[in-house]
Amino acid sequence: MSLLKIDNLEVEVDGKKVLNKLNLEMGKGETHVLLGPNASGKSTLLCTLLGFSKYKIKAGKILFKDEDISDIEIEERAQRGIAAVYQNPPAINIKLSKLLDKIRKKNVKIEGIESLMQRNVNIGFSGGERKFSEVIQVISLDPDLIILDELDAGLDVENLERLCLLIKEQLNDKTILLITHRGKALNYFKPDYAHVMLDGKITCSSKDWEKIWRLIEENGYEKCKTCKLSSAR
Ligand SMILES: Nc1ncnc2c1ncn2[C@@H]1O[C@H](COP(=O)(O)OP(=O)(O)OP(=O)(O)O)[C@@H](O)[C@H]1O
Repeated sequence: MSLLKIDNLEVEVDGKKVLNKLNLEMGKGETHVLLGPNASGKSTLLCTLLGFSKYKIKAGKILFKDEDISDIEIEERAQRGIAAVYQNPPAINIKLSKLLDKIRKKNVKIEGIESLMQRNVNIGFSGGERKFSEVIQVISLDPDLIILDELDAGLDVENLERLCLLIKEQLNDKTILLITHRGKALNYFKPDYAHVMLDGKITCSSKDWEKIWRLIEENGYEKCKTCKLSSAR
């Protein structure tokens, strides 16, 4: 059963068409990775799924749990179970511990970040601290679909491993869309499907994420335009 189904989605941002006839289907409990060059539209897809008003759906639809959420407000989408770890999360004038008290549906404790709990969210946090703060919020929200936007950016090797293992342990049964430019996180997540996005649409999807990643590392994204690896679900 699919949790998320995106059909022929076309999205404009400030008058510019960024997503163009994009299709994506994610089954419940699956992990998918979205790969693609800079400016291909990955973050635009994330913002569209979350429901930011600037991202205007011009055609197509987004089905979540079999319901069309294309016209639903951002807060309602979060209520229905969509959450994200952002690449550049905003600073918020509230202590992390207080924020967790407000949103908590599920208890989670991460060793070694106790001092962060007493600080205002993302104010003066290091890149790594920000990621841990974001992930603890997402786990606390207990969503069904989690989008991890460049989870690995700004994390050292040990903290990337710590964070990936924490997500695997706490969000094991969830549906995860991982957006990344690096291979390291893929080894921890071992996605069920890999997708390549070029010019606002998904041009290649395969279960063989290792092969897709190897081809991208060897040839860059140019080769993806003519690659025959793609297989329909
Ligand atoms: N508000 C905006 N106005 C005009 N163009 C925009 C706007 N927001 C995004 N774009 C354009 O949409 C395209 C896709 O941007 P997006 O951030 O989604 O790419 P991305 O794949 O996430 O890139 P990266 O890997 O560099 O993070 C880019 O060309 C970007 O300049």
